[in-house]
Amino acid sequence: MSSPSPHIAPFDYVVFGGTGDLAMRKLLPALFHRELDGQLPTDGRIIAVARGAMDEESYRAQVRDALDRHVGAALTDEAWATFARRLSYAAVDARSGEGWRALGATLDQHPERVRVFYLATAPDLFGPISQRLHDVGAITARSRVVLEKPLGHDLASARRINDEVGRVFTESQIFRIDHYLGKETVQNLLALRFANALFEPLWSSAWIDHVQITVAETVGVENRGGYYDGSGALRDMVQNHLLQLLCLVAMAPPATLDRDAVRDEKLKILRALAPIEGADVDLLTVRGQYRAGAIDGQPVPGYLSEPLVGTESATETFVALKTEIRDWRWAGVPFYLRSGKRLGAKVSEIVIAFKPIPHSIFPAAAGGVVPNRLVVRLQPDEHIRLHLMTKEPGPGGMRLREAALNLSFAETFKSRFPDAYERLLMDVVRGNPTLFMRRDEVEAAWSWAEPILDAWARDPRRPHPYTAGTWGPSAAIALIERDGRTWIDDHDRPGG
Ligand SMILES: NC(=O)C1=CN([C@@H]2O[C@H](COP(=O)(O)OP(=O)(O)OC[C@H]3O[C@@H](n4cnc5c(N)ncnc54)[C@H](OP(=O)(O)O)[C@@H]3O)[C@@H](O)[C@H]2O)C=CC1
Ligand SMILES: O=C1O[C@H](COP(=O)(O)O)[C@@H](O)[C@H](O)[C@H]1O
Repeated sequence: MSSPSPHIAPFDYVVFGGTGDLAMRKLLPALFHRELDGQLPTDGRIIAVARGAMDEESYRAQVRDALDRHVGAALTDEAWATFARRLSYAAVDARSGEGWRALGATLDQHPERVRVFYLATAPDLFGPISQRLHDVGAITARSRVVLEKPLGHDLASARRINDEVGRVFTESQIFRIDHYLGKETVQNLLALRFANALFEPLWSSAWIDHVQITVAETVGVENRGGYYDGSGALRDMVQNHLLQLLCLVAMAPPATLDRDAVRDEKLKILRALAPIEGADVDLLTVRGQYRAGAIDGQPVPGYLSEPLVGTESATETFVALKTEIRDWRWAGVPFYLRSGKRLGAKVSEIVIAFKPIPHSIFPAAAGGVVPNRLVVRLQPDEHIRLHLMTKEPGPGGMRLREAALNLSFAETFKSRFPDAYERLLMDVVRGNPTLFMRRDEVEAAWSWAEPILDAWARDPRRPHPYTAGTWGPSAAIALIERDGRTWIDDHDRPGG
């Protein structure tokens, strides 16, 4: 085990949906890694909650199996023995009264501890679970509740859930998670922008031509077709993760790293986003749906053949759009966003494309001067690259070539990159909501996304088809090429 990280108070972590995919794939492995790092206090229990009847030993066996798959070699018998002692299981039905008294009694054993209620269930259970927790007297001053995304399906349902949860928890107790904010490289955006003097003077329409944000996945909808088919890429990825990335790129420098200083600045950006509505939806957005194709040389089925997906479904698995921020800093700078499943590579990248030089002193024979760009690779092969023009070495005149200053995180830091959930789960115990979304942010994001969703719902045309393993429909290329620009796929370049 490595050296302990900052102190974490004794806690009871109650995971509703503790047998589900998210708990097994992400939450329990994240807690286990914190165990390995010696960060969890001896007095820390993890209480999984779901409806199924199950004894503690069977639950532990399920978790062990999940850790085998998702943690790998780090799962030693010694570490597992320590972790397993923390685990218990409670059969509770969020909708009926079943199991609540027993859960309340378990929590009453340690009223002084920080209590985290992590709601890894469908969002329509957030209100009922909160109310039941209140009714059994489980909510103490040191309690917090974590709400998984999606927070609702639209603005009205998000407001309803926020109201329901807000009836029994104060806003400072509510942690709306967006796991992208816990990614190391996303937090690094804050360091890049606000711990370096270099970029801020250039960070505006005076020097930046446009911004691209790409979050591409090779996976399909896997076993989540039931959820995804009612959701689609705009709700699943853009309304939350991509807009949060856009906010971190575009926000003004907050005065401090304080919870509200950062969130206030993000909110200003969300509220300044140019609405996309009416005829603009057709002009500024593209939705796609994958057809059968190949990923890494292996054939994969089309979206309509995925389990739990309607055979006629018009749900989009790909979105590309162009938006703008209406403020002094960004007026006239397009932000191009795209995200999709079954694309050519798993890559999340932000490209800041700078303007061309105003005047070239170099002869045509030197070769063209390509505008600079700053590429922040969020995953995989995390890095920050600043692409610059340089002189090609050697005699025989001036020949210009593009080359990159490359800050590779793996090479620079040589340490394991913790998963986003590791940081966020500990921030909840610490009571630090800076990297979580405030109610007004979530609602502002829905207000912006809703007119697009409404227009698509009214549109009888189907999403553009694209072959799995490609980069989305050709209409997405046209969207940016109409402006005389092109998607910059840094990962396609040598060393990219
Ligand atoms: N999986 C993922 O990668 C991600 C998931 N999310 C979100 O997290 C949430 C959970 O997702 P996921 O784990 O995939 O879903 P699953 O369907 O795999 O798990 C749902 C969990 O909730 C429990 N549950 C369902 N109904 C009740 C009830 N009435 N009372 C108590 N427990 C109940 C289930 O157990 P049982 O049936 O035994 O009650 C199960 O443990 C969803 O909102 C999802 O959108 C967000 C980001 C990523
Ligand atoms: O929230 C979600 O994110 C994942 C992608 O997350 P990543 O950390 O692997 O980039 C996405 O697959 C899923 O559909 C969505 O709900």
